[in-house]
Amino acid sequence: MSKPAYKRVLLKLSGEALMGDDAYGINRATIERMVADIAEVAKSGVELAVVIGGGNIFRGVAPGAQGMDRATADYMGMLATVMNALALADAMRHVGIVARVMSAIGIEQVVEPYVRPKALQYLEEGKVVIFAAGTGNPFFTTDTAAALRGSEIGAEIVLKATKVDGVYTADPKKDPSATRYESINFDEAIAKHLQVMDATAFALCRDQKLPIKVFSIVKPGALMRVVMGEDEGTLVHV
Ligand SMILES: Nc1ncnc2c1ncn2[C@@H]1O[C@H](COP(=O)(O)OP(=O)(O)O)[C@@H](O)[C@H]1O
Ligand SMILES: O=c1ccn([C@@H]2O[C@H](COP(=O)(O)OP(=O)(O)O)[C@@H](O)[C@H]2O)c(=O)[nH]1
Repeated sequence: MSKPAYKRVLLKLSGEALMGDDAYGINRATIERMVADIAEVAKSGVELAVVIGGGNIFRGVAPGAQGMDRATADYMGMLATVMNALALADAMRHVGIVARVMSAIGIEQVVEPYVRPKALQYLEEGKVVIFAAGTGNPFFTTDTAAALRGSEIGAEIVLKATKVDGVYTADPKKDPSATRYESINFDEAIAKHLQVMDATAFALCRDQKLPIKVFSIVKPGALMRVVMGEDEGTLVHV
């Protein structure tokens, strides 16, 4: 059997993807399917850290947050990612994966705080580390948290699992004539305002020379193909 292309990766899981076809919240079948994909990767020996989003529960820029102080709404968004992280860790436990949740904001009775050396230790022990609460700061996104934690743990690549199967010339949900890039460099992605990730996340990855692979979370087997270095999704590179 061929070997994985990476030793350590940072997987960004969209919060919204956890909804499946539901209107909000966590869809059981969806989370189980995602965890089955993750289990395959974990068993291949790749060290895996996960940043989970929160858009399925709360988004700081959502209509429900209208009129709210932005920072307050963002803290609610970060707390939503903690709920998703707990659900994800629990679903992992069911299939025999040992996972540890680490939070960027202090809520010690619920999850342990993020401490970088501890996270590195868990990864070396073969545990999956789930980073919750984004960067711990309002006005940021979990994509930026993925870029930040990916850089901190020395991941070779950020794998962004999302609703679309790559980076397109325009938002494919709005423009059906948009075409997918096989690869694109950071400067071009930023200059063209491609919204698949926010500019802060792109810029941090660019400066750290940390490539990003954007691929579909709903396509069966896509995560494993990405990890094996096969042709899948879009590579964003320096
Ligand atoms: N140029 C683009 N290429 C691909 N997707 C894009 C592009 N511009 C906007 N998008 C949209 O970005 C979305 C992914 O970003 P985001 O909503 O932050 O997802 P996530 O919940 O995975 O973090 C896609 O569902 C897609 O509709
Ligand atoms: O470092 C962070 C990460 C997240 N958030 C808040 O948490 C919400 C959920 O995160 P995100 O939208 O990135 O999740 P996803 O798109 O993956 O579902 C965001 O809208 C923000 O309100 C934040 O304030 N700081």
